[in-house]
Amino acid sequence: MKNTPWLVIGAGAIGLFWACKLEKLGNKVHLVYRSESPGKKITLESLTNEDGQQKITATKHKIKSFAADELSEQYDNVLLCTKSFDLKDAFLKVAGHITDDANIACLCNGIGAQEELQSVLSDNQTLWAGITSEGVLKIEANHIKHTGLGDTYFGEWRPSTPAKTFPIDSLTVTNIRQRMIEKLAVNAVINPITAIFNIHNGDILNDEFKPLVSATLSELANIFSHPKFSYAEQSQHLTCENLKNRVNTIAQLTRLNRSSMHEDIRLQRQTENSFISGFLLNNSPIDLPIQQLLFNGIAFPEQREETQKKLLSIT
Ligand SMILES: NC(=O)C1=CN([C@@H]2O[C@H](COP(=O)(O)OP(=O)(O)OC[C@H]3O[C@@H](n4cnc5c(N)ncnc54)[C@H](OP(=O)(O)O)[C@@H]3O)[C@@H](O)[C@H]2O)C=CC1
Ligand SMILES: CC(C)(CO)C(=O)C(=O)O
Repeated sequence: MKNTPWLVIGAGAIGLFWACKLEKLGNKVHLVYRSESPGKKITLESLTNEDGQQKITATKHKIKSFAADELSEQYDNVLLCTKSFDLKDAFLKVAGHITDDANIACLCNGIGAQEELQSVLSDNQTLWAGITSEGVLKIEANHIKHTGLGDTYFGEWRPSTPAKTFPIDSLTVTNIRQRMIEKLAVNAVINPITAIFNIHNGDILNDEFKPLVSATLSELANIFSHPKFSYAEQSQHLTCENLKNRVNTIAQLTRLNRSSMHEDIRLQRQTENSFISGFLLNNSPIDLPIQQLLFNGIAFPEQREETQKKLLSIT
């Protein structure tokens, strides 16, 4: 592989964070923005864990930013950091600048956009699906804050033999689909409930929401154990108890945060609903009345009040 710069696409919270991180790892990085240029220097307020104490340090990173039509080089390593609904189009805007054997990685929530992206790649390009539990907030066009320490993993979307290694070796996993379905399960509970009821993540643990959360988890456990579910091989371990532990832990750890879907609804932005609840509804071999209500509560704002009542009447 040639030593060309990494191309990071999307100057949102995660894109800026990864542009800085890749630069810190010693790589040359070019960043593609859509509406607002972050300029030449990005400030990263990072969170580190030293001797059990979390510390914040601000660093400045020189990164070259481009609009897609300003690119002139060819790239071997690409990291797409858009929301799932923008993924394929964002790639297509720069596709002419990506080499025929490039590593193309993406880091978006939900499932479905990865296959859309795979469908426009050439046979020798490798798609690396990624997930991250880092928390990052964009404060200004050129300023981000690391709000939660987490992990990031990449795995081949279509596993090859012998298995390939991601350009950053330590981030490679062989079971990315399992990790993605685990993350999707958490997002399918916390995101729509917090967005529909306008509450912080920790509030879903309150007594008022216990019957709803419990019914949502049990419906999810039914899909995940169903032999005809398209991810059955990767989801058998997600029993009701296992899901409850995962959701409770994340809700507790992020109790004062707003979920990304809650924030999208609050700011009247497009949500990733179709790639979270929508993915489950489209791929489930059984009816999912609760997930359908959650999907509708997000997709149809005019039904939200009615949906809230229905969801709270679940026993
Ligand atoms: N932030 C976080 O802490 C976490 C985020 N995630 C996931 O990571 C993904 C990215 O999240 P986040 O960074 O917060 O989202 P943002 O909305 O902050 O950033 C997405 C960026 O992608 C840009 N974009 C969209 N289309 C294009 C395009 N064609 N060319 C160039 N840029 C484009 C958008 O540009 P524009 O400014 O024009 O809209 C926007 O700046 C999401 O799927 C999210 O769910 C996962 C875990 C944590
Ligand atoms: C884990 C969680 C729920 C944290 O807010 C998240 O991934 C999101 O908001 O999309």
